[in-house]
Amino acid sequence: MTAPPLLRVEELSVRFRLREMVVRAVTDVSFELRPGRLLALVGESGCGKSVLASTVLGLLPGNAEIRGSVRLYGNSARGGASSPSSASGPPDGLELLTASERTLARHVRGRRIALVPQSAATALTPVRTARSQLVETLRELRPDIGDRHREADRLAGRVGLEPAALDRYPHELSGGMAQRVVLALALAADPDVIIADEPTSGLDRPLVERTVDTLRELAGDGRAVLLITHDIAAAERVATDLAVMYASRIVEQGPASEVFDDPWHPYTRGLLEATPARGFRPLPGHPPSLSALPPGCAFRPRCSQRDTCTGDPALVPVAPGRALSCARLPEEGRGARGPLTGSEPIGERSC
Ligand SMILES: Nc1ncnc2c1ncn2[C@@H]1O[C@H](COP(=O)(O)OP(=O)(O)OP(=O)(O)O)[C@@H](O)[C@H]1O
Repeated sequence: MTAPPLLRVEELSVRFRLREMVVRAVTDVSFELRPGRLLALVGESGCGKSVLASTVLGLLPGNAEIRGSVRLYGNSARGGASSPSSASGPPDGLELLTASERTLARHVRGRRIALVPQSAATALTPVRTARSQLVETLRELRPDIGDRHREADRLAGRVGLEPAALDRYPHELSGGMAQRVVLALALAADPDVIIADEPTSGLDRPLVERTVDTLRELAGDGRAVLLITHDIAAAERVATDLAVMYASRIVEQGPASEVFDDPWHPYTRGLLEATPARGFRPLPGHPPSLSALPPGCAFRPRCSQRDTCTGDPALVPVAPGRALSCARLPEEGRGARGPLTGSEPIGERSC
């Protein structure tokens, strides 16, 4: 049986109004994060992945205009003091987009939803040891804990770090160790949802794999994880679900193994073919500026099917658990499924 979602994002759009332009950073994005699952959100630089994460956490600047819904639900699978349905907390199904800053700060950020930021090195305070930062975070988020040093050691162990490493200053930590400290900080309040925004940038392959494996384990503990990454191989290694973002929209979504085995959107195919494991063929062209998005499908100028395509890019379900934003739907999507290559027949979507 599928567990109910911890986070439900519906029809989310974000734009930034600047003096001379409007940047459409996120357009009509919908997805759910469920306990035990790791959703990887992949896409080229600048497509809106980080803005999406900041929106969920209520961290956007004042010039952002937001539409849609982001709701946070309790985790009946894990229970826990930080459940939003607990007597002192906000209601189950809390709408994060309209929640007050006080509610977000007291009940959500770091407590229910933790962020693992892009750069571990800059996330840590340089003049204090990792332990002192972890103990202070525990004091703030878990005042009930008596022996914070012991809890800090436990958290270090949970993320694969020798407790002795906590006594180092950030400049004495390797990139991988710093990343682990940041993960331990994210776990301090035992959050139900973890958003990891490019947590592996700058790490070598073994450390990338260790880091994403840890995230997968954390999902396995009954949390929901959103992994934002450029690293398709890392996503393929650990994701249970995949969302592919292009020019502010999710263009393909579904169970990770299905999308990796049989990508339907021409952009997804291009992204996968650009990986070393699948031929290393770079995707031609560049994404459009989010301040000058073309009408209709933003991928069209780069798409091999552009000469025969006329459709609009709304994301629609095309098979159980799978959704696609492409007016040219693979024949396989209508019923019988099979491997798709770029040259196979495609048909107009009927919706
Ligand atoms: N405060 C802001 N004001 C105006 N535009 C912004 C603001 N923040 C982000 N943007 C724009 O929103 C778009 C999406 O940015 P975002 O950082 O989400 O991309 P990304 O997919 O996470 O890229 P990367 O993978 O390189 O981090 C970019 O065009 C960016 O310049």
